[in-house]
Amino acid sequence: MSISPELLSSLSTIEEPATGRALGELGASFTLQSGVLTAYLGCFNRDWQGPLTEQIQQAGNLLGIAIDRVEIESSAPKYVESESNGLANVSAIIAVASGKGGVGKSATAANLALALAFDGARVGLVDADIYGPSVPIMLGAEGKTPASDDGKKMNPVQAHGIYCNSLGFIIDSDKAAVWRGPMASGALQQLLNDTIWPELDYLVVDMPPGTGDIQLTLAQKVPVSTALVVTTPQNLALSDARRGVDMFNQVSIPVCGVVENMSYYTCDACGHQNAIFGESGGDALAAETGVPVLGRLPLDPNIRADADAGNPTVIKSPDSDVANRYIAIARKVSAFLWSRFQASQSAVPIIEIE
Ligand SMILES: Nc1ncnc2c1ncn2[C@@H]1O[C@H](COP(=O)(O)OP(=O)(O)OP(=O)(O)O)[C@@H](O)[C@H]1O
Repeated sequence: MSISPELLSSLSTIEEPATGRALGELGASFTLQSGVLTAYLGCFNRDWQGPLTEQIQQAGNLLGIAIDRVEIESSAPKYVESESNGLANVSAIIAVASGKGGVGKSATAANLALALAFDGARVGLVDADIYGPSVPIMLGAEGKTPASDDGKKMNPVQAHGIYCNSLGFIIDSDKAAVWRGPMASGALQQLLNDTIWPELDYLVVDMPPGTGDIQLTLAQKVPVSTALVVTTPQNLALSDARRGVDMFNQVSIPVCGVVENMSYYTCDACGHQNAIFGESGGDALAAETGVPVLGRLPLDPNIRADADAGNPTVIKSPDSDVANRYIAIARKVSAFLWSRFQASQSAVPIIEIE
């Protein structure tokens, strides 16, 4: 049985929570067969499935249409061109960048990748931080080597349900530290293109810190779908983050948002929150650049300890406040990519030929 226009228009008005946009506007589609209504979405959000199912059932009830079961199927919109060398199986690439080193970019990239996977997405993580690859340690995969059947292409290493590759698996990181720009950029391209990626919704790329030539070249050579900039809230870091946003603007890569890391510290003894590095820095940056703050993470010794132990907080303590913050950020990135894709599709002018 095909879906009635009344039911379709009612379902199209349901709002996606992260963007507040209607499913119809976002390009969701629905089928109804033998009482099973399937909703096809372009974003992932495990917690929304229950409320969405209820809304769909209600829409059916109001119209007297029997819906015995609701199924929700999500897949990321296909941003990466299928002819992209080595990346044909990847739908969207998310670059995690920072204006300067040590702000928590890698910890954010790893937890973001795991949060996307927690919601049901198929995820890969590439460690492009060639000067200090930390993904192998953070995923508890140190000492593993990507297997190769033909001596040319590598199978990614699997950890915590995601696929990853890092120069840290392949070379001595002390050697990488003295590479010149073109070598570093060549190495990343090889890492991306010579890995046999399975079908992935998202490939998260942990970029090298900074906004110099290397980063610019990488941003241009990799078909990045969106970038996320990680910063700490103090002024100096923020001005670097601003340069990060500018860099992506220069190469026309949309920045989905800023993550303010080490935003505050909660005192163990009294629970008081102290904004050690200053307050509202991310908001000021957002106001200036038009790029929203997607979330704030506390300075929390567990984030470091979990990452060092190879069990990032999203895995180690999935119910914690910190894990929920990463998951909320992941949902915003996922919804951004869906919404942006739909906008870019509708922006294509329709040319009528007489
Ligand atoms: N919010 C946080 N609270 C406590 N520790 C954190 C937090 N975020 C990151 N860390 C820790 O701080 C250290 C630096 O973080 P990370 O390696 O993610 O930074 P980075 O920006 O990727 O650094 P680099 O540019 O050197 O690669 C790590 O030990 C990490 O576990």
